[in-house]
Formats: sequence, C-alpha cells, structure tokens
Amino acid sequence: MNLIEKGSGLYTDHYELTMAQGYFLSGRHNKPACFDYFFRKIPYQGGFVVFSGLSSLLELLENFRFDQDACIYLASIGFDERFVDFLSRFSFQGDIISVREGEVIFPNEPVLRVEGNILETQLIETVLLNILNFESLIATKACRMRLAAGRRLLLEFGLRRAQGLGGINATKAAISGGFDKTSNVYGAWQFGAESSGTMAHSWIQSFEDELTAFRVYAEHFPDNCILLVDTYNTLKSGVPNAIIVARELKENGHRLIGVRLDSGDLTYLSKQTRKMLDAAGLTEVKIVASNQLDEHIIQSLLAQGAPIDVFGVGTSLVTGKDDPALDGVYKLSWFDGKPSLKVSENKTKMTLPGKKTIHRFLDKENQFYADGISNIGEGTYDYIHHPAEPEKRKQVVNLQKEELMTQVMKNGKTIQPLASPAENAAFTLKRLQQLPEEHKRFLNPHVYKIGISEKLLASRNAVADHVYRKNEF
Ligand SMILES: Nc1ncnc2c1ncn2[C@@H]1O[C@H](COP(=O)(O)OP(=O)(O)OP(=O)(O)O)[C@@H](O)[C@H]1O
Ligand SMILES: O=P(O)(O)OC[C@H]1O[C@H](OP(=O)(O)OP(=O)(O)O)[C@H](O)[C@@H]1O
Ligand SMILES: O=C(O)c1cccnc1
Repeated sequence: MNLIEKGSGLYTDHYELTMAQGYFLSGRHNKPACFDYFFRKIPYQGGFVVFSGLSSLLELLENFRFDQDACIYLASIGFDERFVDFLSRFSFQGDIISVREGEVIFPNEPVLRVEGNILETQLIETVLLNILNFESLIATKACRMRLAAGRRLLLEFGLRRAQGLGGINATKAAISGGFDKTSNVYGAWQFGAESSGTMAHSWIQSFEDELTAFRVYAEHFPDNCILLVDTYNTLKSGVPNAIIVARELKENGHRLIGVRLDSGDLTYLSKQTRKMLDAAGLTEVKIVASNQLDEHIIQSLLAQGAPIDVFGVGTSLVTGKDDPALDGVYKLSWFDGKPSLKVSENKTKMTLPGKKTIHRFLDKENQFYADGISNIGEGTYDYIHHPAEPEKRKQVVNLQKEELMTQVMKNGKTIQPLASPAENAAFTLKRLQQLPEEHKRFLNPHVYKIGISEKLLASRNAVADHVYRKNEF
C-alpha cells in the first residue's frame, strides 16, 4: 500500500467523513476554522519531547485525495452521492503554521496550527495525529538513547519487532532522533538514510563450525565484516575465532570492523573482549553490543565502564516501549471569526482559544528558560501564567526570545524545503545543548516552565464564561 500514490483520503476515522458530509450538506463547509496540535503528557517519564513527523505529514497532505476507487467505496458504505462527488474533486487547501521539525517541545504547547475551512481542517485530523504522535514518540525515545550513548554509534535494528508497517516511519523517526544507521533497507531507501548490519546466528549455525562461518563471511565482505561472537561461547570460542579471522584479514590488507555481543553480561564480556582484542594487537576492532537495550541499560553499561563502541537497538526503540503512544490531540481553537475552546471539569484539560504562537525565552547563557504562549500579533508581555493555576506567574522581561512557529504550508502547498531526518537530528542536538541538564536527566527530570500571556489568560476566561452562559451550566 502506498498512501502517497493512492491518495491518503481514506486514511482516516469514519467520523471525520460523517462530520465532513454534515458540514457539506448543511452548507457550512466553507466557514473558516483553526485547529491546534498539542500533547499533554511527556512519555517515558522524561522532561521533553522531540517534535517529529512534520515532513511526513506535509507530504501526505499534499496528496490527500479520494481517487475513483475510494469514492466508489464511500458511496457503497452509504455516503451521500453529492458529498462523494465533492470528495472526488477534493484536495487540502489549508495553511499550516508549525514549530520546526526536531524542535524540543513541552506539554500543552500548541506547536502546530492548521487553518482553512472547517471541512478540510476537520478531515485531516486523524492522519495528522497518527503521523505526529507516532514519529514524535519514537524520535523522543531515540533522542534519549542518543543522550545516553554520547557520540558512540547507534544502529536501529527494530523492523522485525515493530508494530507492523509502523516500522517504516519508526526508522525515519529513529534517524531524526539521532540514530546513525538502520538495518531497515526500505526505510533507508525511502528516507535517504544509511543501511547497514552484521550477521544473524543462523549464518554461523549453517556451517559445520564457527571459524569456517567467520572465514567465509570475511572472504565475501573483507571490508565490511562484523562477526557475531555469542553463538557458542563468547570468550572461549567467538572472540578467539574472530581474532584468527581479523589477523587473516589484516595479512590481506583488510580490517575486521568489529565483533557483536548479543547475550550475557555485556559489561563483563565487553571488558574481556577488549582485553583479548588489544592483546592480539587489534585495537582498531570495535565492539558492538545488542540484546534488549534501552536508554537506561546503555547509560548503565557506560557507567559500569563497558568499552562498547556501537549499540544496536531494536524493540524498545521502535515500539516506544514503556509508553506505547504519545497522547497528542487536535482541538478546534477558532471558528468563523471567533475564538473557541473546549471546557473541562479538569482545568488542565481546558484548551486555549484563538490563534496563538509560542515564544521561547532564553537566559544570559543562551539556555532555554521558559516558553510563553500568546495570541498572534499580541506583542511583548512581561509575565507568563501557569495554564492551570494562573495565580502562579513568572517574569519574562529583559530576556532574549525566539518565536518558534513559522508557516510551512500555504493553500495546501509546502512552502519550505522538507528537512531530511539527518538534518532534523542535527537541529535537535543543537537545541538539546540549550536545554538545561535538569530537564534531560532520566530520573525525575525537572519540569520545564510553560505559561500563557496575560491577554491569552483574559481571553480564555472570557470565552469560557461565554460558553458557560450559552450552555447554562
Ligand atoms: N552489565 C549489564 N548491566 C545492565 N544490564 C545488562 C548488562 N548486561 C546485559 N544487560 C541487559 O540485561 C538483559 C539480559 O537479558 P536476558 O536475561 O534475557 O539475558 P540473555 O543473556 O539474553 O539471556 P539468554 O542467554 O537467555 O539470551 C538485556 O536487556 C541486556 O541488555
Ligand atoms: O533486542 P533488540 O533490541 O530488539 O534488537 C534486535 C535483536 O534482534 C536480533 O535478534 P534475533 O534473535 O531476532 O536474531 P539473531 O539470530 O540475529 O540474533 C538481534 O540479534 C538483536 O538481539
Ligand atoms: O544487522 C544486525 O546485526 C541486525 C539486524 C536486525 C536485527 N538485529 C541485528
């Protein structure tokens, strides 16, 4: 299935189409509207999220169409003929204003805004949430592993354990989050990443003995050879056999790239392996480790002094293990000329009305200090208020600030070059250097402050009052 070629219109929830039909048949479909995308809870008990998926989304929206087969199907399941006819000519013509892909973002910030008519802005809800929530979830996980691994090489090994075809976008997000290479050949091809890999146990098992398996592999791939050393006994067989083959390669003007450890105590085994390789004069041979790694294990292995050069990570990365979904939502904030909000018993869940932007305030060391959300065009403000407890406020005068949102799509056409996953990763890394350490630690990270301007607070109160009065509760 290729959504881009087929047109992605059916990649949606049924209710988006019934609402769209309702807007169309009641003649309301051209009324202007604006929706915000934001999430509420940071996954993995972390201190930040890496915003990812924007380029995938823009590509899909440019191709958000209902082809003939889709229209026949929609008519067959009861959609109105006039509406289906309208859909056959439909394309998304709205605008998108967003923070940059790879930006470090925080809960309750409306990081992306969609403007257009109510029908088109409603219709894209599901695909938008599907893409942004998943890629941001996985890029955040990848980025946490990058923080744990420092400059060591990170390989993505997850396709076999991914949630079905989600494995494709997981690879894109893994690279965006800071992984260097992937085992996923399709992903590498699609997203301009580098694919690479080692070997499976089956290769070694298919030979009479381990040494022959290593020799045949090295013969075929003398310049791209990483030997898996734990099939029989890592220290008594795998590493000694790898050393024999490494010497043979050297004699022939080549070099063994590395050995891979895939079971057992990775600290003990990597230390012993390093000693054995070094004693054999093979200081250049790298140690690759895999086996159910995650950011915590990587951090712990390095703290234990494990001399591991490369980490291969699959399951926990591509499934976002520990937190299988980001709770990003898409809420109507402005309709037909008026700010709009969704009230809630729970004040933290009340949405922010109107068209808004985000400023990031920076301290003297150019480190992130706090983020402010305000109405667009509001100008400067001196305080930001806690969204749920507005009596708590923070002064933001005399601080440098950056406006985080820019227009990326106009009338359904992307107006900025789409960043590659590698460009996103470089941007994220730069931004993380500006995020104070206390927000990056894994254990009980300090909460980054976000707040709303006085004017936005006043307009939220006014709109909420109006909604309460109109609905008499
Ligand atoms: N020194 C270490 N410190 C912390 N975690 C480690 C260390 N060494 C390995 N691990 C992790 O511990 C887990 C060990 O998993 P498990 O008990 O399945 O071991 P195994 O060696 O894979 O066993 P098996 O031989 O059955 O495959 C893995 O997630 C691995 O990454
Ligand atoms: O543990 P993960 O983080 O998910 O990383 C991927 C795992 O997949 C492979 O094992 P598998 O048993 O599938 O095949 P193999 O024979 O190549 O080891 C590989 O050896 C890793 O252990
Ligand atoms: O290339 C590898 O070593 C690899 C690829 C996929 C999964 N596990 C390991």
